[in-house]
Amino acid sequence: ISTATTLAGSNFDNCMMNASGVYCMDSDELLAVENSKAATFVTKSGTLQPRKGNPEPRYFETEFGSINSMGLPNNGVDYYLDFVSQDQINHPGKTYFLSITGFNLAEDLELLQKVTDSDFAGVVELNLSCPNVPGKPQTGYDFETVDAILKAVFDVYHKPLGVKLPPYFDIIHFDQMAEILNKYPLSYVNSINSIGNGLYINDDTETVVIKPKQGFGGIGGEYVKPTALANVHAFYQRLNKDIQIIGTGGIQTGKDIFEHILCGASMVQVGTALMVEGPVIFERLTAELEAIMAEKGYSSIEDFRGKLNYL
Ligand SMILES: CC(C)(C)CCc1c(C(=O)O)[nH]c(=O)[nH]c1=O
Repeated sequence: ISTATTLAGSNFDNCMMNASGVYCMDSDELLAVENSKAATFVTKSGTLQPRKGNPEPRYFETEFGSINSMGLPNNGVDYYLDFVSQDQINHPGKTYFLSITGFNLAEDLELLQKVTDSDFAGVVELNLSCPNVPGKPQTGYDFETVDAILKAVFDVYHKPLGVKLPPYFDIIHFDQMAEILNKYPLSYVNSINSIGNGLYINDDTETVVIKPKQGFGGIGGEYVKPTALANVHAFYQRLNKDIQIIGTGGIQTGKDIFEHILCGASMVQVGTALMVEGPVIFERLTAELEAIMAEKGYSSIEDFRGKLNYL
């Protein structure tokens, strides 16, 4: 039995990794994921300059998941490029993911130029949940802007690149986004980012639990699995088959990974549960997924990937 996968032209000896933003802020965290059973890692979304992010508390775990308004704290793209370029030397042939996010198109292109000028030989993940011009929704919900960004990006960048997408909730939005995404030579789409602007309340103190944005924040964990699975499958149904899918959202067990793969995912990313359990989680997840595959008589994830049945 193998949980190996191929994504963005690279082979991975299993199909699981961290989600950007979790266990990927600095070299200690990235090395912890590197030295775990995860197949690879993705960095925290790097920006042109380092960022402190929002005031704390900015992350909170609840019974069914998490809420965060981190505000994009990160060490800057140069830090992550230096780290991964060195890591590639220590692990020749291994493929890593670098997440980036600009605050406008010019910044996205400047970030990609830095990647081009570096020794980075992995896969770029462009975070489209990034903020947009004031008065407009996040980029991932501004379809014309997504189209313009991808056109400009693929005019200048010709190495493996995927996009991290926010969740969509309307079938027409799946149709409209897929129509745009299918125009471009994307290696993959990664669905989903956190469900934006949720609110969690401490009933005893009658207070929100995070400081930024009057307590509003992105929701992750068990709360989001149905939405994550729907987004993975909706894009699997609609995208050219050469655009693969990374499934992110609500993964706590091997069963959750099995469901993401059944919906069409070629790789999965773990966020909230990784934050809770630490990188050792990848040992449990691997064992659980392999047990399910053995029980069902599958020897590889391609035996069941995308093969969700309808009634
Ligand atoms: C929400 C943004 C700050 C615009 C992007 C970074 C990000 C954050 C964050 O750094 O607050 N949290 C998430 O759950 N997803 C993200 O993509």
